[in-house]
Amino acid sequence: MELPSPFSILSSLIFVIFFVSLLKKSRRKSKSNLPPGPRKLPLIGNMHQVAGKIPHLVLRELAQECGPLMHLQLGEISAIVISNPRVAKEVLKTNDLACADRPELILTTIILKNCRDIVLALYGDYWRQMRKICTLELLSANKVRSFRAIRQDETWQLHQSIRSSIQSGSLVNISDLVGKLANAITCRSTIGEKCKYQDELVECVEEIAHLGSGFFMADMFRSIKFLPLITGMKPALERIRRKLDVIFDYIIKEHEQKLRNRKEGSEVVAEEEDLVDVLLRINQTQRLEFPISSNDIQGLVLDMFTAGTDTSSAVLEWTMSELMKNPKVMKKLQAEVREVGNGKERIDETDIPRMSYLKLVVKEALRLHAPVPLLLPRECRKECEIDGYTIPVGTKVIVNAWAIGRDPEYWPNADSFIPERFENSSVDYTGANYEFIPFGAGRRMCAGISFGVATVELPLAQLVYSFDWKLPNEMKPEDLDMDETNAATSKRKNNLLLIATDYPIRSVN
Ligand code: HEM
Repeated sequence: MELPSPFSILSSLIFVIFFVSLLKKSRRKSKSNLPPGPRKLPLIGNMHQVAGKIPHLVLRELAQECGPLMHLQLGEISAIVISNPRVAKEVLKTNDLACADRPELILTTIILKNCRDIVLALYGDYWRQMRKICTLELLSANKVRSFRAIRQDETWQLHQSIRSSIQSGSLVNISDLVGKLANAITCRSTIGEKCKYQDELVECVEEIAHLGSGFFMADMFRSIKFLPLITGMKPALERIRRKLDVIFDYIIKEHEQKLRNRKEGSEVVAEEEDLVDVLLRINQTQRLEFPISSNDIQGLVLDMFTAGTDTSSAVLEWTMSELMKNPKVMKKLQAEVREVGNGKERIDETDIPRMSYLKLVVKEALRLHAPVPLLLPRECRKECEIDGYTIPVGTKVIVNAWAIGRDPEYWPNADSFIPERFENSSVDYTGANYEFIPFGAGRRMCAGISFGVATVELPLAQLVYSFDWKLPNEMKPEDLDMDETNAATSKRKNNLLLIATDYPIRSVN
């Protein structure tokens, strides 16, 4: 009798393993009770419906057909998408703990290879410790207040740039200016007054924000190990990683030197401490369960930049766009700010609490233009029941905060910019009202709300206080485009270019 060759034994074995795993998969499938979703193609699932499109827009369209809780297969990633406040509450409140992880991305594995952060960290003891440090120290109300002088100074520099545009007769590029403002405020608050690598760091952060959307092919087929290489994602991320090593080596050494130079026992002046100083001090003076290494400081600083700059500048950009489209709202806002400012040259942050309409305007802009339209993705760490469906461990959870903010069942005239809708209403963005979640909700909600809102309110007040604004080329308000970029942060596709004129500031009383 002829014995089978090793090759035929091996191929039979592979066939058996393949068959058994298919059988297992189909058994698992037949038991699964996943929500409905659009029809899936073999292998790619629903990727063709999302690829190349603006995710929050296309996901809302799909949800209109499939329902507020739908299942998508994005290559190898099984995901659920939540598109209304009722289901959002089930995820972010009832099942908050079960859905508190973040999915691992190619970006995380390369950029955060040697360090830990908060934004993308898995739920666990380290994340809990760092979140506590954020709440009590880094991003506490006191710490945010201590950066007031930085915000006022940068707002005044913004004012000066606009004045020089007026003098040279050129258009004001609002998009560009508010981007620079948010970067400068974050840079000075986080790593200090003068950092010789500021521009390089901002560049790296922009690339990271782009590659971190999670909608890249390499992230959807994690088992194909060579994909990140042939798509160019891995080399791009490794290049950024190398640049960051040089930048952070300099930043940390400079801060450690500053800490050593401080006289022992001398009191810490909050206004003089940037966030890296705070982290080094905490590490030195408190007995932390998980000491923060200088590598971890990289992760945290990157968080502040990626989470805090584009988001705040996007709110400013969209708010100014909406004000240009809604001249009556602009007039009402200017009247309020000019009354409170009452003839002085600069708006002070202490004036802001008296500007109640300004606060409504910012809220309305956040409702219509959630800067992180799909929040940050979560991942199911424990099987859970949502809206009667069983969501398995490992499922990616996407909450369409943008669609929720425009849900016509909850918001009359949902697509119109009407700040008055928030007047005498207790609805707020602090995570208790699931129809309005631009900062998310639950355990993983934004840790920098006060920082973000402070970065928006003062510059906005100064912009509408000192200047009157017009669209260029006799453009009518209704003709201003509101097209968006295809990125994790929703920004204008086209820069907002405006004509500014000096407003003759005078005392109202
Ligand atoms: C208007 C500006 C901002 C908006 C709209 C915003 C929005 C968000 C959103 C939607 C999330 C994810 C929430 C979730 O997954 O449920 C988030 C997370 C986060 N944000 Fe913000 N953010 C802003 C400004 C900032 C600033 C200025 C900082 C810090 C300087 C910051 C720090 C963080 C951190 C650390 C997280 C991660 C929280 C965690 O995973 O535990 N954010 N932000």
